[in-house]
Amino acid sequence: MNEAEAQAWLRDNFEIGDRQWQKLEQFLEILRQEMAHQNLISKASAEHVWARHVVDSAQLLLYVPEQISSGTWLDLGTGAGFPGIIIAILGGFHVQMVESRARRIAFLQHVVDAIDIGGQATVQGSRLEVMESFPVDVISARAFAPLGKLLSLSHRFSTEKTLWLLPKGKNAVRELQELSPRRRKMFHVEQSVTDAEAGILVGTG
Ligand SMILES: C[S@@+](CC[C@H](N)C(=O)[O-])C[C@H]1O[C@@H](n2cnc3c(N)ncnc32)[C@H](O)[C@@H]1O
Repeated sequence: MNEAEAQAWLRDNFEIGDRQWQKLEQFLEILRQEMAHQNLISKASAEHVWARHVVDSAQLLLYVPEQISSGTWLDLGTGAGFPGIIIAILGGFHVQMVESRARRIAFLQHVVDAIDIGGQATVQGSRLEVMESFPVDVISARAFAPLGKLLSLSHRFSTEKTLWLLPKGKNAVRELQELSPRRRKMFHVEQSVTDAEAGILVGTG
């Protein structure tokens, strides 16, 4: 998928208003500028940011059932803003973005303020381990931690209805197989639209 195809894919799959599109572009411009000061995404992927990061994040919304499409979403290790910022712009959720590194926290807060998404997104600037538990509708984590560790750290935010959306790249199936049978049966694997070899673990519980 090239950059033009990525933008076309977004327009085909979501109803994106002018204001939302503007926010996406503003966010990417702030990200590009910040890349001079901190290493937020790889230099190679920066040239394909719509395909490698925006579509890769936005596709998670395709797995959200209608009935929870305006709930609370916890994004673990949001880093450069993926998927948290994209979900906040395109989805109807309130997104809590957890990030522990000070410069990334400042970057995320600047993005939230600059593109005016404070009503849809909050930056939780701390380690996940020290956050108080609260129940959420959706948990996402992209390049955050190996699956077993990820679940151990975050299951206290889940209920039996929580939807898990975990882009796991080429390791999706292997990481799933390493889970205990009880946890394994929570998930199935969906193919990523940005990379046929990459999997997204979609689960409930
Ligand atoms: C590899 S980056 C991925 C960033 C983003 N999700 C993406 O896909 O581009 C992982 C991020 O998780 C953050 N992180 C790692 N462990 C954390 C923890 N225990 N609590 C909060 N944030 C954490 C790191 O600071 C880093 O920004």
